[in-house]
Amino acid sequence: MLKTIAGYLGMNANKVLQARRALAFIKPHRKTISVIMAIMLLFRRPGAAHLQGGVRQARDERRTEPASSGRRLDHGCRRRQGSVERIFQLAQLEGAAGGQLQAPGHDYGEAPFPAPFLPPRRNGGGLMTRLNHGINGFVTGIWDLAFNILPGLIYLVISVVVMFRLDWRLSLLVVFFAPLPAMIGVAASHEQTARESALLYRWGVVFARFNEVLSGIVTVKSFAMEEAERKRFMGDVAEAHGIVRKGVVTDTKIGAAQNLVVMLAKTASIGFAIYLIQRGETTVGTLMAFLGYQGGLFGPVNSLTGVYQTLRKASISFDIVFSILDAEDHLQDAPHAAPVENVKGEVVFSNVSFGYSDERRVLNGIDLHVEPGETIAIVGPSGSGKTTMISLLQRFYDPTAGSILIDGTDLRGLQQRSLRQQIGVVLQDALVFNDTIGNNIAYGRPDATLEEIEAAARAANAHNFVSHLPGGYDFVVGERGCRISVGERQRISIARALLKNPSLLILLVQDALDRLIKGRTSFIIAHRLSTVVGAHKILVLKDGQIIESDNHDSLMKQDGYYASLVKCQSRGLLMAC
Ligand SMILES: Nc1ncnc2c1ncn2[C@@H]1O[C@H](COP(=O)(O)OP(=O)(O)OP(=O)(O)O)[C@@H](O)[C@H]1O
Repeated sequence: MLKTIAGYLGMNANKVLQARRALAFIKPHRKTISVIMAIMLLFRRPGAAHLQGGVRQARDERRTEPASSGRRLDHGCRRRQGSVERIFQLAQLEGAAGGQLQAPGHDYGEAPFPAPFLPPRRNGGGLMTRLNHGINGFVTGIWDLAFNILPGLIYLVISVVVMFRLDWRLSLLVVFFAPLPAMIGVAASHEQTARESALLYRWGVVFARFNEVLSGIVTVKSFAMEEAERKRFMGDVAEAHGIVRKGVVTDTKIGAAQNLVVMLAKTASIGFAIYLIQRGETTVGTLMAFLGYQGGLFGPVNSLTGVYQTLRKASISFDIVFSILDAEDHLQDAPHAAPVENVKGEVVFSNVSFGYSDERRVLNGIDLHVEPGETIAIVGPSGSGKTTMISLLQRFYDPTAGSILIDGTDLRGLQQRSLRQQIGVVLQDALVFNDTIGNNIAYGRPDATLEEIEAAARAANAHNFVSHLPGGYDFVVGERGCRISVGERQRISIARALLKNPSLLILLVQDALDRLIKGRTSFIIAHRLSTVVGAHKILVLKDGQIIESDNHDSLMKQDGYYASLVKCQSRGLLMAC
């Protein structure tokens, strides 16, 4: 049935599939929706009863009252129905359908986020704009589908029946005009859909840049680029507004054409009615009543046309929402993936190769054996593949060739979520949320007690500064931790990693805390020599290959690339050489 309807609406197989997936979101709420639809129909019943009363009144009293009172009642019903719709829309449907899309526990929501320290493929601001718009359009589409089509059809039928009961000849004339506004609306919907798409793309671009500028405001200010960015933003917004303005003009023309048809229908029916009155075949009262109910025909026709247009726009939202959900879904757990428990910490890279695209390999034949509790430092020039190795270890990507094993099990046979629960990550640019220090430390373990949080903070040398802050662990750090220093942010992220008590540790920091790495298999990408010297093994990566691998003393004795790095900068940063 869906296919047949879709065929009439000019939708292809992909759109049908999307519609099916969209309907799956409202399926769990079908009972609530049915109840609300019944309530809405109930609210409108007085209007329908009034229609019949109006017919009698017109015939018996031959007065002009019903038209205006019909409009009054209809307005009252609309108001009541509007409030029911609104309450439901706000309280239920947005929360349900939108919430389902956003809920982390939902199938689609479980998709992994992109690797945190790899450049994301899409800018967050643009993505959020598209997603937000997509979900709104999605909910509006589902809303229209559920609540406007059926009532629209019912009131269309009622209006036609009432009009034919008033005068079948006048009705035939009006019915001739009735499809015209709908045809105009359908013809216009193609341009409206294209416009919606263009507008969405534009806003995506605007907010992607806006997001970048806001998060990099220090760089913008230090290069005195505020004015240039402001101009750029205003230019982009003006471009988007240009599309909106053009759209308003087009929509106004379309509305005017539809109104013209309604006016023509009215004029034609008045002319024809005057002719019939002169011949004594109808009355003035019938004509007045008829004109009132004529609106009851064109109203539903217009609203059904509106539904069609909304659905076409919603199909763009479906495109956006599903493309985002599907894009995030690329690394699924294998059907029989095992949970990761009691990790000892043995890590093996076996002939691992990887490339972000087919054209270029970033890692080539990496072999590595790490015993539980060992500390591995990875050094090498910028772009040599250090971060990529770490991303593969967290299974943000799968190797193109070879395999990575933890305690003898291939990562592809493990549940991703439980794998990441065993891995603690401390980044150079630590991410803290606009929340209390306590909540930030407990991020990976929301069930942690205050005592545990404090113990972790003490171990990370954070307790001292936290206790001097107003409110201590209840101090809110501001957006991206703007109310505390970079070093303090890093201490919080170290405390967070300690509280999680992971079996594997990944550190991308200047200094690795001995307390943190002790007894854990640790991977360090550090730019400071002092951090690297104590490692059990130092991997030297160059052009995606391990060219040297040993401890500091042995590598120095070999007098190879690592030794040249150290000599080049015995006191400074390794990567500067
Ligand atoms: N998401 C990505 N998509 C495409 N290419 C990428 C992506 N991330 C990294 N690369 C490329 O892969 C190569 C290795 O990058 P990687 O980040 O692993 O290097 P790195 O050794 O950690 O560098 P650095 O020390 O500068 O952080 C680089 O040439 C980089 O341009």
